[in-house]
Amino acid sequence: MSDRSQAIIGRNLNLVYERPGAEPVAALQDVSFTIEDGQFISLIGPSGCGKTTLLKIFGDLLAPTSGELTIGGSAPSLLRQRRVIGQMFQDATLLPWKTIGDNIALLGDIAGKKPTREEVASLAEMVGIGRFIDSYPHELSGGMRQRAALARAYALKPRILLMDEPFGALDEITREQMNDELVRIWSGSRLTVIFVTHSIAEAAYLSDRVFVMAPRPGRVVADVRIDIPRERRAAERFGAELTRCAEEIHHHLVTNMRKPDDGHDAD
Ligand SMILES: Nc1ncnc2c1ncn2[C@@H]1O[C@H](COP(=O)(O)OP(=O)(O)OP(=O)(O)O)[C@@H](O)[C@H]1O
Repeated sequence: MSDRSQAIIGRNLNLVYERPGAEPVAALQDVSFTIEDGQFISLIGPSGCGKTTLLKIFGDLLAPTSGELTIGGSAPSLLRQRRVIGQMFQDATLLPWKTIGDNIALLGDIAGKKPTREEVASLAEMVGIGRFIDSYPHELSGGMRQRAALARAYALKPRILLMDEPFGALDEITREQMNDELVRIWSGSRLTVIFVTHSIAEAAYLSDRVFVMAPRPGRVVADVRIDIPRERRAAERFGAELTRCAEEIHHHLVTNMRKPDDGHDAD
């Protein structure tokens, strides 16, 4: 398998959660896609539509009940062993007793890709927190902690980055700044990114493609292509083209929100 070719193919992915004494939950039903190497994909949809479940399948934290996911022709478990999948969550989950520099180095250390002091410094610079390398997490704002989490994920030198609402807890302006930072950093590396968000504007601004998902059963109802040149500037966020894409995403979300006879209560 070439390290350069990491197309992700999902074929008829189904995932059913079984719980004793409870109705099985069809968290994902017949989800199929091909994601080209280096694409930025967002998953958007209402609560309970299976976004996190799908992300966990990408990260080999869950196996589908049926169907198959391959990354560059291999099962995700192999990729996980090779440590080419990085992850970032809504909470930065930094270790409070370690400095920012040591936190950035942490996963690389564990994965046997121990970054040098210079590499850590350069990662911290890359995400704009070079001055805080010897600070502790409590000394940083939420946005800066997420920058450290991004640097920590990059220290693994991943080919695929899984991001579960990484900026969901930030205020709107900080979130926009983080979006711009992510675009800048991602443009220099072109990893494949799978990004879960509840924000239509964020999904449109960041992505090559937006998978719109709907619940009960969880499924992908639209694959919206954002065919706008990658050199997107912050000022274009509210421009006509991105607004049109946002409207298309919104349309798919609203029309697939709920079927009248779905027989389930809201979450
Ligand atoms: N461990 C579990 N056991 C049983 N049901 C689960 C489990 N995890 C998730 N579910 C159910 O599966 C469905 C999909 O959940 P999932 O967390 O993937 O959705 P989501 O789109 O990420 O939601 P949110 O936006 O709220 O995070 C939901 O109905 C949820 O209640």
